[in-house]
Amino acid sequence: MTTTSRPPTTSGAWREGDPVGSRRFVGLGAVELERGGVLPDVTVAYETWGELNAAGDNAILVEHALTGDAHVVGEAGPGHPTPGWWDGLVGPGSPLDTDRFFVVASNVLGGCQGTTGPSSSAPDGTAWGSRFPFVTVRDQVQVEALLADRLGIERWHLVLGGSMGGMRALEWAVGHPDRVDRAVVLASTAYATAEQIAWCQAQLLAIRSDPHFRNGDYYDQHTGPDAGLGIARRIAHVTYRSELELHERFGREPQGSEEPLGGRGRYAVESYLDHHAGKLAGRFDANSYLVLTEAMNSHDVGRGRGGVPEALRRVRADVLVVAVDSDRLYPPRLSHEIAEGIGGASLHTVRSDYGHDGFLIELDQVGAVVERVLADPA
Ligand SMILES: CC(=O)SCCNC(=O)CCNC(=O)[C@H](O)C(C)(C)COP(=O)(O)OP(=O)(O)OC[C@H]1O[C@@H](n2cnc3c(N)ncnc32)[C@H](O)[C@@H]1OP(=O)(O)O
Ligand SMILES: N[C@@H](CCO)C(=O)O
Repeated sequence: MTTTSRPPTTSGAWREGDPVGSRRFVGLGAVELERGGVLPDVTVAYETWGELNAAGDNAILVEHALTGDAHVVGEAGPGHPTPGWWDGLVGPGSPLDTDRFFVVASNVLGGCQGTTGPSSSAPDGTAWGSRFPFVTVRDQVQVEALLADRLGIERWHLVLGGSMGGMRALEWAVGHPDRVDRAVVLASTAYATAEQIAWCQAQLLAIRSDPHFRNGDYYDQHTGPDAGLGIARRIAHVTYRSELELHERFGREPQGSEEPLGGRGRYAVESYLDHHAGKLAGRFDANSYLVLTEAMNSHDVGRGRGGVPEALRRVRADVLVVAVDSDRLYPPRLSHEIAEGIGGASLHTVRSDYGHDGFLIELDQVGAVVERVLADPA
């Protein structure tokens, strides 16, 4: 059985603005795409915390990374709250203080957690699958701008995100300079590099080579391309961590009583990657993984704008660029390039042994820089 989630994006099971769990949904109508074509009936799933003030000037947009979603923090209250991916960062008295700010997070266009993506229903009532169009980071930001319009937010007090979320935060600052007062771009880049595209190629091929992929039209099948998605996650996950962390954590240890030396058993690090592969296949749609990966590959703030330096000169927001010192996927030089290209931008380096995932793990350091940015008048 495929584990692909089928969000209620066009099923009619939701009413605009009404919460479904912690999510709300908004229908944005047809959206024209940068590379051509129109996506009819785009739905966006989002969550909010805090209240928009009367002046409408306290809104903060949190941008998730590749496999994240709108669920930035778990629900408060009794029961078994579903954890969020940046728990501790949003709430009363937290760095993104909901006593002061209206915090918004939405699932990205092409995703699989409620916003229109390849697993959503096309107008003919069947899943888009292979027919889902190519979308870019700019398309994703355009959809977020439409969401902001619908929420009555003219300008963001702050837009922040890491990795793919940092791409969108930067694209907001470049593409909508009059709508962003501050931006924090973590562990990200102004353009996808050759090496990032190269790592992504292996991941795209892993999914497309899975016999259960069926050119992307697998939703009515018993089994989806979970194996291919798992291989993609294994490749990606190694790039998200550091060599030192993997060495110190796993070394050459076998997994439990398994015998990796000729007995077909696994090393502990292999078991760890198997675990992350299975976990992602259980919560993420392979087609969304492809669409979002290709969107990340499309990322280049300079495209059609006279190049990256020219594009960065458009930014009017106060920008803090945050590098993770051990990040080998988005190495600090890429953060330096952004900071140098934006007049007056600041640069901060997070100290972490974890590599790229440091922007998700080093919450104290990330929280401190966010507090610093919010303390500064724009
Ligand atoms: C609520 C949610 O699901 S969040 C959903 C949204 N997800 C996202 O936004 C993606 C962002 N998150 C991530 O990418 C990752 O979860 C991260 C970066 C936060 C994980 O970082 P860390 O906290 O360092 O987790 P780490 O990489 O150490 O993995 C821990 C897991 O590996 C497992 N593990 C550790 N060693 C081994 C081993 N030898 N064999 C098998 N499994 C192992 C642990 O049991 C643990 O399992 P669990 O997560 O199911 O409890
Ligand atoms: N671990 C993160 C890394 C991507 O930047 C994710 O899965 O979204």
